[in-house]
Formats: sequence, structure tokens, C-alpha cells
Amino acid sequence: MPNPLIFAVPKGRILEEALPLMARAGVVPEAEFHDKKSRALSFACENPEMRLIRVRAFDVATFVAHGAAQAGIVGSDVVEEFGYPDLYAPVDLAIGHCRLSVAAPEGEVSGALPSHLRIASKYPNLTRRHFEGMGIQAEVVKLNGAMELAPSLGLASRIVDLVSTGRTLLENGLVETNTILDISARLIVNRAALKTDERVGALVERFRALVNEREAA
Ligand SMILES: Nc1ncnc2c1ncn2[C@@H]1O[C@H](COP(=O)(O)OP(=O)(O)OP(=O)(O)O)[C@@H](O)[C@H]1O
Ligand SMILES: O=P(O)(O)OC[C@H]1O[C@H](OP(=O)(O)OP(=O)(O)O)[C@H](O)[C@@H]1O
Repeated sequence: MPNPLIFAVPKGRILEEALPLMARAGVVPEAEFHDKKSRALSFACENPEMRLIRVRAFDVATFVAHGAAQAGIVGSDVVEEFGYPDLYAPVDLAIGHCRLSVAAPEGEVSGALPSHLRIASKYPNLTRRHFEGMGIQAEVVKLNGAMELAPSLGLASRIVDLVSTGRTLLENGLVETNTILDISARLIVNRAALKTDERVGALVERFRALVNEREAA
């Protein structure tokens, strides 16, 4: 039998929406995948030619870009932040919708911006690029969560973070000032694997057909 095709998924909130779509595309993990007590990270699938790995969202892109996994599902925020040349995102799955936005403390949203700003974010590249486009040099303080605390504690004057309902910003006294990126989850594949392994192309076509079907309905 050939090496199994490795399919990488994030462990958190995208997963719930992705699982039904994956099942319709023939990616169905063994029962242990759903066992909250299991510490396994790699799972057999109904299709014996496939294995599923569960990793952090940012790491999904890294595994696929380096060819350690051949395909996966991840938010377009992660695809854009890394910009890996070996990673190809051919299908917009139209799930996991949110946006990447700049937010500032209430009361500090108006007035001209200085030429240098300190921004807290998990997305240093997208943040720097956005502010460069406005002629502002952004010094990014990299945080992995709870960005919303940074302005009130003097760590940064603004944040760049994911927004969905807007509740987290509101409850932390922040106001959204600009949207940098509208986000949805993508099917991603390793470019070399797409060229050399016909199973990868077939997988892309299955997901593409599913999304087209859903749009037509
Ligand atoms: N409100 C939201 N907050 C965060 N991410 C969201 C939201 N809505 C949709 N997303 C999408 O979900 C992705 C995070 O996915 P998920 O929660 O599955 O990852 P994770 O592996 O748990 O992340 P982490 O590295 O934070 O542990 C984001 O990259 C984004 O594309
Ligand atoms: O606009 P809202 O609906 O309030 O959602 C946005 C919040 O959700 C995400 O955090 P998450 O819950 O993933 O926690 P984390 O950043 O600590 O992982 C994000 O970083 C925001 O804090």
C-alpha cells in the first residue's frame, strides 16, 4: 500500500464546521478522534490510505507547506500570515467566517495616527503590511491570545485580532477601527504533492464539487 495521505486539521473551532464537509469528501476519522480523553494526535481513517492529524491552527499550514502533511483545512488568516510559497489554497470552504481587524481603546479612535505605533497581535506579518500601506511603521508585540488586555495595560496602543461577534472587543472597552481581511476556512495542499500524488488532486476535486453543490442549492 502507498504511504497514507496525511490530512491536517486544527483542533479548535473550525473543526466542528469542517467535520461534516470532510465526511462528505470521504475524510472520516476513526472513533478515537472524538474521544476527548484521548491524547493521540494522529488517527486512522475509514479510508485506509489516509490519516488525520490534529494540530494548532498555525501549525496546520506549517505541516502542509513542508510536505509533512499533504493537505489540510485552515483559516485564510493563517494562509495569508505565512505566505508559504509551497502551500496552495485552491478551495474556499465558506465556513469559519470571521475578520482580522484593528481595534483601539474607546475614546482613542479619532485623530491622526503617529508614524510609529506599537501593536499587539498574533499576526505580525499581516499587521506590519497593513500599517506599511498607510505609511505607518508598526512595532508588533507578538501575543498568542488575550490581545485585548494589551492597550489597557500599556503594552500596545492598538491590537490586531480576529473578530466574529465583536463581543470580546466590546467587553474589553475596545472599538474596531479597520478591517484588514475577511476570513474563511480553506482547503490547503502542498504544491509538490499536488503534482506528484494523484490522490491530492482527487481530494481537491471532491471538496470543490461539494462547495459548488452547496452554492447551487
Ligand atoms: N471568533 C473567532 N475567533 C478565532 N478564530 C476564529 C473565529 N471565527 C473563526 N475563526 C477561525 O478559526 C481559526 C482558529 O481555528 P481553531 O480554533 O480550530 O484553531 P486552534 O488550533 O484551536 O487555534 P489555537 O492556535 O488558537 O489553539 C482562526 O484561524 C480563524 O480562521
Ligand atoms: O468577536 P468575538 O465573537 O468575541 O470573537 C473574537 C475572539 O475570539 C478569538 O479568541 P478565542 O476565543 O479563539 O481565544 P484565544 O484567542 O485565546 O484562542 C479572538 O482572538 C477574539 O478574542
